[in-house]
Amino acid sequence: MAATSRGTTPEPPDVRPRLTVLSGPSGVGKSTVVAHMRKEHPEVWLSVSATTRRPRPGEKHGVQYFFVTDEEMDKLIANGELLEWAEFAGNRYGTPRAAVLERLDAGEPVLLEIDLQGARQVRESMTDAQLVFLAPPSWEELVRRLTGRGTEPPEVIERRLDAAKVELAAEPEFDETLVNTSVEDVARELLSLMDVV
Ligand SMILES: Nc1nc2c(ncn2[C@@H]2O[C@H](COP(=O)(O)OP(=O)(O)O)[C@@H](O)[C@H]2O)c(=O)[nH]1
Ligand SMILES: Nc1ncnc2c1ncn2[C@@H]1O[C@H](COP(=O)(O)OP(=O)(O)O)[C@@H](O)[C@H]1O
Repeated sequence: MAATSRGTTPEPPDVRPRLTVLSGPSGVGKSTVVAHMRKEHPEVWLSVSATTRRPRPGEKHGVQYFFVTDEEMDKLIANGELLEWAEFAGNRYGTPRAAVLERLDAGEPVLLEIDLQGARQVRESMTDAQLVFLAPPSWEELVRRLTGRGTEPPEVIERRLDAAKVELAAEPEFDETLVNTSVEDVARELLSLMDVV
């Protein structure tokens, strides 16, 4: 059902989009899939997380992430400004709460691209959220993608592959699994799960 333009009429609850969470091991292709999806469907609102990780070449503050200091992250956490947060491979990452709630209230499809620990926290705090796991076609292909991306030194890749083993084992906790063989196919399936197409 399409939303009406009558500003004073509240939307019936069954058309309010569910929050969707996309998780999966580092290097599986989450950013690639999301970028592809949003090129054709910019109406999907992607939360921009805060992180203490350093920007990669080409990453911009406020676009891929809000790049913050340890002290700034401490404050965000202490002030309850994050919907969820986690430490991943030596850095902290968190979802600013207010923007997510605003967009959901406005009836927009909202996507979080976050790690397993964050997905578990969202499951606790927003019980109607839909949790989607992005899986690699094989372990070898995951290693190939993470190494081939060329953005991390070998010791960081090792940490991320250790985390990947834990994340792959948690796949049954998710509502849906999509295997990232084809970016186009996965992007379409994700749009369909989000009721965008
Ligand atoms: N819990 C949580 N995880 C996040 C958040 N933002 C990003 N992540 C996750 O942190 C992990 C590392 O992200 P990043 O350093 O950008 O590396 P990449 O995902 O491998 O490109 C990934 O699993 C992201 O999904 C967040 O706000 N909260
Ligand atoms: N379906 C796919 N087939 C082949 N390579 C892919 C596919 N999806 C992503 N990649 C490549 O894998 C690497 C990691 O993708 P990325 O989107 O950065 O992963 P993530 O955000 O999950 O860490 C990138 O070099 C990307 O171009």
